[in-house]
Amino acid sequence: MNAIPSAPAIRTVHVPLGERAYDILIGPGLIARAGAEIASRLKGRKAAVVTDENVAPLYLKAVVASLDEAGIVSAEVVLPAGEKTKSFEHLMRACDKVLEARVERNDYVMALGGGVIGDLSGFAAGIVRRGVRFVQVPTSLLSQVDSSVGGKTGINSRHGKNLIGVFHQPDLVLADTDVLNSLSAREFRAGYAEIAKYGLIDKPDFFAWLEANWKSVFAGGSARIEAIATSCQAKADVVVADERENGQRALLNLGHTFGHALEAATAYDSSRLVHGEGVSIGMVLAHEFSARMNLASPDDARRVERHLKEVGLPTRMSDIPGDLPPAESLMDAIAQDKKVKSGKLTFILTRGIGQSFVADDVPASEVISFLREKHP
Ligand SMILES: NC(=O)c1ccc[n+]([C@@H]2O[C@H](COP(=O)([O-])OP(=O)(O)OC[C@H]3O[C@@H](n4cnc5c(N)ncnc54)[C@H](O)[C@@H]3O)[C@@H](O)[C@H]2O)c1
Ligand SMILES: O=C(O)C(=O)C[C@@H](O)[C@H](O)[C@H](O)COP(=O)(O)O
Ligand SMILES: [Zn+2]
Repeated sequence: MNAIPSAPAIRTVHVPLGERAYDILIGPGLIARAGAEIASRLKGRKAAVVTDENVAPLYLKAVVASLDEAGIVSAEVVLPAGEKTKSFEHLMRACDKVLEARVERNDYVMALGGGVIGDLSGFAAGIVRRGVRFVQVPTSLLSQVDSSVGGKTGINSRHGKNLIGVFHQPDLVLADTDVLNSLSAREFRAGYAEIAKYGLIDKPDFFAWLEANWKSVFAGGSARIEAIATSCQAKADVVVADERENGQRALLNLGHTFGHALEAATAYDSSRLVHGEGVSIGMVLAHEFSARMNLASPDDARRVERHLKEVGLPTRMSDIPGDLPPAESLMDAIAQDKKVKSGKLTFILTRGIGQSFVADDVPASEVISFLREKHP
């Protein structure tokens, strides 16, 4: 095995989950070092690299070369890009390829791509041979700050978003920040929505920092790496305290109950709405709904909307191109949310910027009236 070349400035966030503990490495040049990093930490010498049709021409060759150099044999699975790939059809394809490549339990599936590839291939890793090892190489901003961390994996169902899946933690996350240079401006903004989410959950100072420094985060360099590392640390802290979402992990769902309903309402059509955009609109709705319930000041909702709008994110249902189904259909999607308990709705609401909380038993009548007001 080759020695690991000298490391550039790499940030490490450790996720202390006992026997499922792992590191998140963040910084430039990690794709070229992927094989060496993996070989020095994991036993397996075989990998199935799952990626999508946009990412493959950009980074697959470099990843395979780096694995090869470290003595790791790899097979490639290239799936179509976009949310519609989170389906049984593509899950079966990925599982089949992993088995065909004779990936054993100590070998691993590698996700090279955004959250779609991460969620789908993590699910495949969780169920093939009842669990093989899993390495995340997230390539979108959203996947670097959120989906590659925490072990939620899955696919969508005709009944709703992420309704089929398992918890399966990665063994290593390699977030190469250089690859963000090829991401579209729209996808970069979508990932930024999940960064802002951490400030809105319980880090008001981080939200204020983002308001002041977002242009530097978008420009790249140290502010961007700082925002990614802060986000990963924030997510790791929540996941370690409640790995399987029995309580406070649900805070990471801020904006998602509305957002997921909107994604389902647009039939997961990326030309109309992508996940981070749904979260942006959902976070504004969650703040407005909290104000309507007299829990927070309407000024907070206005402040959230001002910032998300400033960076170029959609903040209103009317920002979504095309028609949306009526409020009653959105309610049907909300009723399928995984946080529903004994038929009662759970929402992440807020008392102000950075003061989110898990609200069980939110009256459906209030939600439907609110949705009718917002989407007459
Ligand atoms: N598991 C979790 O905890 C978690 C958290 C947040 C989101 N998610 C899921 O993640 C998905 C959204 O992830 P996403 O926003 O990364 O979407 P995505 O995977 O569809 O990636 C966005 C687009 O960017 C392209 N792309 C990715 N990296 C690129 C790069 N470096 N250069 C050029 N193009 C690149 C992709 O091909 C795709 O077209 C949703 O399905 C969402 O439900 C999961
Ligand atoms: O990791 C979590 O927990 C999250 O809620 C992170 C979210 O950003 C992510 O979109 C997640 O997939 C939503 O989870 P779900 O359980 O509502 O499907
Ligand atoms: Zn999300």
